[in-house]
Amino acid sequence: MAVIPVDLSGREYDVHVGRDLLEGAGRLARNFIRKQMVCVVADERAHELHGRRLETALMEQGHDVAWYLVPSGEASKSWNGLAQLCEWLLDKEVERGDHVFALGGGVVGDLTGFACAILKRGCGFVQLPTTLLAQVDSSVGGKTAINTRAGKNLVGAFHQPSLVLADLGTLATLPPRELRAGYAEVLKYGVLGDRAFFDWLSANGPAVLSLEEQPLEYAVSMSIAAKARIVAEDERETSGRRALLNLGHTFGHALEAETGFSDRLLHGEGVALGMVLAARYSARMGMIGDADADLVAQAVATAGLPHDLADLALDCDGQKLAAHMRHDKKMDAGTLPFVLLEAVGKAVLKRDVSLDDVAAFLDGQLRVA
Ligand SMILES: NC(=O)c1ccc[n+]([C@@H]2O[C@H](COP(=O)([O-])OP(=O)(O)OC[C@H]3O[C@@H](n4cnc5c(N)ncnc54)[C@H](O)[C@@H]3O)[C@@H](O)[C@H]2O)c1
Ligand SMILES: O=C(O)C(=O)C[C@@H](O)[C@H](O)[C@H](O)COP(=O)(O)O
Ligand SMILES: [Zn+2]
Repeated sequence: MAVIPVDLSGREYDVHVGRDLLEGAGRLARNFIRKQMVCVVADERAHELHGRRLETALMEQGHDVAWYLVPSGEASKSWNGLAQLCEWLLDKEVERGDHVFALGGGVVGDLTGFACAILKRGCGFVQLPTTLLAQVDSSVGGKTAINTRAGKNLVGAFHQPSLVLADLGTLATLPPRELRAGYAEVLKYGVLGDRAFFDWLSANGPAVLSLEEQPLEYAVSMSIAAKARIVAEDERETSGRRALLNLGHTFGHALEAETGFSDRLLHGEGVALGMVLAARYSARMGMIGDADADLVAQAVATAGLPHDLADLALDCDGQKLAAHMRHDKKMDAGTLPFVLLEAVGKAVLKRDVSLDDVAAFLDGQLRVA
């Protein structure tokens, strides 16, 4: 059991990591419940598997639960999904001082967080992440958003939760593919800023993916602590520090867009492949050697994650992927800074990258003739 503080003056909160936290939710979250009825927005599958535990815990503290179920999948992070959720929260008479609970993965967390950011110009929310990805990444740091026709997370807000309860027991029901996708974001923390953690994962990754108690808790806590540190330094991604958490995402989001935000490529899978591409592009720029890029690719491949762009068999060229990248939120006065590597364990933001060169690089990776 660990409690990791996110140290944001005026908006500080704790992230609890451990077992049976859903059973303890009524007690742990008592400061954030003011009424008899607690509104819980839940991923359909997370509700089916873990909803009863949460409901029992809240009922033990004398509360009733109003459930709002969100269909599983990235498509729920949409204008339509947002509108329906906001109307429901308004029907439930949620006030600014109330907290809405989000039970599920990053989709439900991002959607609920954004709805809470705009509902009556802002109400509170509590994150109850049930995927590895959501526990190590999306539930922490306050990025909330929906996807739009133009791309990933393009309408959203920074809105911090008041509490995060990452119950490791919920991960036992996660399909292996989703577990691996979440592991990509774990690996990201090592690649971007912590060579010792990267090396630890090289040795202990299989134990983490097998949900062995201690390695799992260590990996989740290390990831959250890394994210909490960066978020506390640069909450709104203005100094360039937080942008490092975007390692692999400029490539990854373009691939998610090109595959239609579908099951063909999960977010974590796009990040995994994106990290390999960022490493290979860093090597092309002479920032790291090919051996270091291979090391990143090998770590991704060993986890059973996609590591070769050609394997996706996309029907597009590098320019098409670069066109998706022009919607990236890091875009600054017409140029797109890229998160690249100076070493495995040291990411930097490079502002002098030519998108045409990236497109040519991607042609090579796609094996476009
Ligand atoms: N806000 C951020 O900082 C941030 C960070 C990383 C990713 N994200 C976003 O998070 C989303 C991806 O999140 P995700 O990977 O959690 O996906 P997800 O929310 O789609 O969940 C993945 C799948 O797991 C199922 N599921 C959830 N909990 C389960 C459980 N305990 N057992 C069995 N099945 C369960 C869901 O029904 C879904 O099918 C993307 O939209 C991504 O953009 C946001
Ligand atoms: O918290 C952050 O900052 C991140 O970049 C974490 C990412 O893993 C996450 O996918 C995030 O939503 C991407 O941010 P975006 O600003 O590129 O949408
Ligand atoms: Zn991500």
